[in-house]
Amino acid sequence: MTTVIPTATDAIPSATAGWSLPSRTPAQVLTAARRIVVKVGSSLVTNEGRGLDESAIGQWARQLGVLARGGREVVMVSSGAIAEGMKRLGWLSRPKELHELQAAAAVGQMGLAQMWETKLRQQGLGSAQVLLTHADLADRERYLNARSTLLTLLAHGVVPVINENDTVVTDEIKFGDNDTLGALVANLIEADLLVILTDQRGLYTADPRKQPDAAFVQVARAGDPALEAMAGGAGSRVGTGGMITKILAAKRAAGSGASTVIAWGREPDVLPRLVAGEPIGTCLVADSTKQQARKQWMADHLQLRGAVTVDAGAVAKLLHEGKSLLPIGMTAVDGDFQRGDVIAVRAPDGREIARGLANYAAAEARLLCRRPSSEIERLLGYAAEPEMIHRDNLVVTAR
Ligand SMILES: Nc1ncnc2c1ncn2[C@@H]1O[C@H](COP(=O)(O)OP(=O)(O)O)[C@@H](O)[C@H]1O
Ligand SMILES: N[C@@H](CCC(=O)OP(=O)(O)O)C(=O)O
Repeated sequence: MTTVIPTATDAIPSATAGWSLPSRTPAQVLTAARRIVVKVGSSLVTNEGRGLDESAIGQWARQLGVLARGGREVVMVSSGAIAEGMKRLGWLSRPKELHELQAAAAVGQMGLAQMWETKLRQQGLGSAQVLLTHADLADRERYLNARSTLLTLLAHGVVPVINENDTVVTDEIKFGDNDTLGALVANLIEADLLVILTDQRGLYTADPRKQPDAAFVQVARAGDPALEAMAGGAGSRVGTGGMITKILAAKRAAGSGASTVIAWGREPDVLPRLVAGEPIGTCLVADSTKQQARKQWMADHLQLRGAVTVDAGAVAKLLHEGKSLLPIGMTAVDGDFQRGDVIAVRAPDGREIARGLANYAAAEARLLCRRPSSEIERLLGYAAEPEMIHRDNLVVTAR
């Protein structure tokens, strides 16, 4: 193993270095994390391109097992398909042509998925391969479908192992790096924490490969612009994004209330120690909580595509019990919205009480008014979800 852990200067106080401290401490954020996305980079997964690092993958799988048995939901975003594919194809340098990169990814992904499956199974964990493209998350309907699938896997105790669907993406739709993909997945499933495991201890005030005396950043506010100036590009032969994509991923994850830790992937027991509250690596704390972030997101969607009116019973369930909106409580549907659009929920007197993402289009919702969820399949010919708006996708706007 050639990874060098730089002996950079110890952490320096943020006040003197120009970045601000967050309102919550890393320990508070880490111990409260229930749903966690862990991203591990190509250089670690493939031992800097030498081939899948079986023992390292085994170690992370073991740690995921500890987290899962402790009641945490875990999602793995694993890079390494292209690096492993190159190794299997005997290519010594990274090809420039997109179709060659895609071919390498197709070859490498086989081994990557197989290795994760084997190692997670040894921990008694089921696993599922999920390959995503940007288009899957940009399209509202596919976004909701991807979300439902991932949440269903988590509900069944299965660990989704995610990578970009490299073989079908084109330049325009590429996430480009799995740090961004990790953040988008954190947004998608409203994770509490994104852990980015890499070949450095975390963020330094400059790339430690170039400036060995750079200082270590222990904690900062996710999205603080001062961080972007410190972060450089990839350091290893096989990594793609470098530190800048990790900093931007933390900013993006914070958009849905998830904090981010950037840590060395070979730190012993890094994951269990983190969730026990130990401040390992760089902790980039999100300013707002998940609920605040969701509210903000809904508030930003000023253009409501429609509305449903609900009866007094449903008003009480939404306002006082934090429940989902079921079709049986709906009395009328206005507008022409699609699945995934933000719609208003109105009380019988017409007052808006909540907003949320519709699971069914307006035409379907009209058929579902006052009907029990058990009839959805008979009425529509299929059933996406039993709720019209799931409580996770709903914010109360009036009390
Ligand atoms: N400010 C910085 N602090 C730490 N690492 C940095 C910084 N700027 C650039 N880097 C580089 O980013 C690299 C990690 O990113 P990358 O090579 O893409 O890894 P991964 O495969 O884990 O995503 C480090 O090896 C380091 O050389
Ligand atoms: N989807 C690509 C990963 C690209 C990538 O972001 O790599 P890295 O910067 O090492 O996380 C692969 O599996 O090779």
